[in-house]
Amino acid sequence: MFNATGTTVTRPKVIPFYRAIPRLVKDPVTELARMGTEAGGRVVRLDLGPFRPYLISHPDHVQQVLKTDWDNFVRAGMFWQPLQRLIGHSIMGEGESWASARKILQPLFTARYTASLAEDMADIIAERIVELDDFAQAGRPIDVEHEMTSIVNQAVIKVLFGGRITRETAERLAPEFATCASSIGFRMLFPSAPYSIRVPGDRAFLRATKKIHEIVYPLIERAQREKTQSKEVVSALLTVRLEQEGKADVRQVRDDLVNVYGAASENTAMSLLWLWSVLHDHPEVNARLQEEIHRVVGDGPVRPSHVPEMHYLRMVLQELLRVYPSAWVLPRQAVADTEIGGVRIKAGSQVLVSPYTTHRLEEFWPRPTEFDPERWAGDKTERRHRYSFIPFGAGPHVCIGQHLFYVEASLLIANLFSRYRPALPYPQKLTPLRGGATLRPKEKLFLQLHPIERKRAA
Ligand code: HEM
Repeated sequence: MFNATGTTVTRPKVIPFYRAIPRLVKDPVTELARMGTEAGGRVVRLDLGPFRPYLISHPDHVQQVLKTDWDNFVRAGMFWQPLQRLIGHSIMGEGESWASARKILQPLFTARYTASLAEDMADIIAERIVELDDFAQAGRPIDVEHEMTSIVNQAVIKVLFGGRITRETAERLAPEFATCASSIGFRMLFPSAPYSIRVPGDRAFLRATKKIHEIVYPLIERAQREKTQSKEVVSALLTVRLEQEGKADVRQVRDDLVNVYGAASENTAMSLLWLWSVLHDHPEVNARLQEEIHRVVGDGPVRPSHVPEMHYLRMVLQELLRVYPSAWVLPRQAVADTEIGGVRIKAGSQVLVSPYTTHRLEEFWPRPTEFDPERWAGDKTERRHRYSFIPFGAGPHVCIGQHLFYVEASLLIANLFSRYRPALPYPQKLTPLRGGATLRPKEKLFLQLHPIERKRAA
C-alpha cells in the first residue's frame, strides 16, 4: 500500500481487545513492554475499545515524536488531562504557558546553578542520614520508600523554598503527591471516562490536590512579603515573573512550584527505591560501589565536590534509570494526521512513548533485562542511538532536573554507604505497581543498615 507521497504504508501490529485488556489490567508496565519488544520496536496499536492508542518504542520513532515533530505530538488526553487538576498551567503543560514557564525555570536548574545549591543539599542529606543511626544501632530495618521519599523531599523543598518551610510541613507534602501519582491509574487506562462522574481514584486525587495547594500558597505569600533576593527557586521565580510580567501572579507561581516539585521528588525517590534490590542481586556491583565511595569520600563528610569523582556510581545510576525509568510512559496526542514508521496516525490519536519499552529493545540493548553498569563504561555510550536511552525524555520537553537528580542521588547514596553497609534483611523481589504515573514497586521494601566503624565523629 502507498500513501500520497508514494512511500509504503505499513500496518501496525494490532493487539486485539480480548488480549490487550486482560494483560494491561493485570500488569500494564510489564505487559506494555512485552507488546513493544515482541513487535521488535514496530508501532503497536492497542485495541482498548473506544480508546486505541499507539505504542511507540523504536528510537527513530521516539526521535520523531519527542524531537523532530514534537509540536505535532502534544501533551493532552490520557494522563495529562487528569493531571491538569493538580498542575494547572505551567511547565508540565503545553503552548504558551509551557513556553514561558520553561524559559523562566530552565535557567534555575542548569549544572552551574544546581552546583550553587548543592552545598545546602549536601548538609540536609547528611543530617538526615545521621538520623538513621537509631535504626542502625537498634538493628531495626528502615522502610525504604518512607525514608527515601522523606529525604529527597526535604532536599528538593530546600532547593525550592529555602528555610521557609518547616520539616513537619515538608513531610505533609510528599504523601499527597504520592497519592496523586498513584490514584490516576484508572483515568490513564480509561481516558474517555467523563469528568462529570467520579471514577476510582478521583476522590483521593482531588483531596490530595487541595491539600497541596493549601500548603504551597502560604509559602509563596511569605516569600512575597519577605522579598529576599536569595537563590532558592520561589524567590527567583517571584523576581523573574515580576520583571517579565509586571506582576507576580501567586496562582501562577503556585503552579510553577507544584509542577517542579511533582516532577522532582516523586521521580527521584521512586528511582532510588529500585536500587537496593538490584544491589542485593548483584553483590559485585555493591562491592565496587562501596569501594569507590570509601576511596573518594574517605572519613570526611560527603561534599558535592566528590560527586564528579564517583564514576562508577554514575554508571550504576544510569543503568538504574535504564532498567527502571520512573517516567515509564510519556503520552502524547497527534494534532494533525501523520505517519510514524510508515504507520498512518490520525489527528487526535493517542501515542504512548514508552521509555520502559525502548530500554528493553534487544537491538539496542543486548541482554536488556540484565543490570549491567558496564554498559556505561568509556566510549560505549557514543556508539549508541541517541534516542535509545530516554529516562529524562527528549526534545523541547526534556527534563530540566537531570543535574539535580544526579547530584542529589549521588549525595544520598554516598552518605548511606559512607556510614553504613546497607543490605536487604531478606531477599525481596520487586515488581512494578499496576498503573500510576511513576514506576513504583508494588511491594514494601525494607533495608538493614549495618553501622561502619569510622574514624571521624558524627
Ligand atoms: C530520576 C529523576 C527524574 C526523572 C526520571 C525525570 C524524568 C522526566 C521526563 C521523562 C520528562 C519529560 C516529560 C515529557 O516529555 O512529557 C521530565 C520533564 C521534566 N522534569 Fe524531570 N525527571 C527527574 C527529575 C527531575 C528533577 C529533579 C526535576 C527538578 C527540577 C525535574 C523537573 C522536570 C520538569 C520541570 C520537566 C518538564 C519539562 C518540560 O516539559 O519542558 N525532573 N522529567
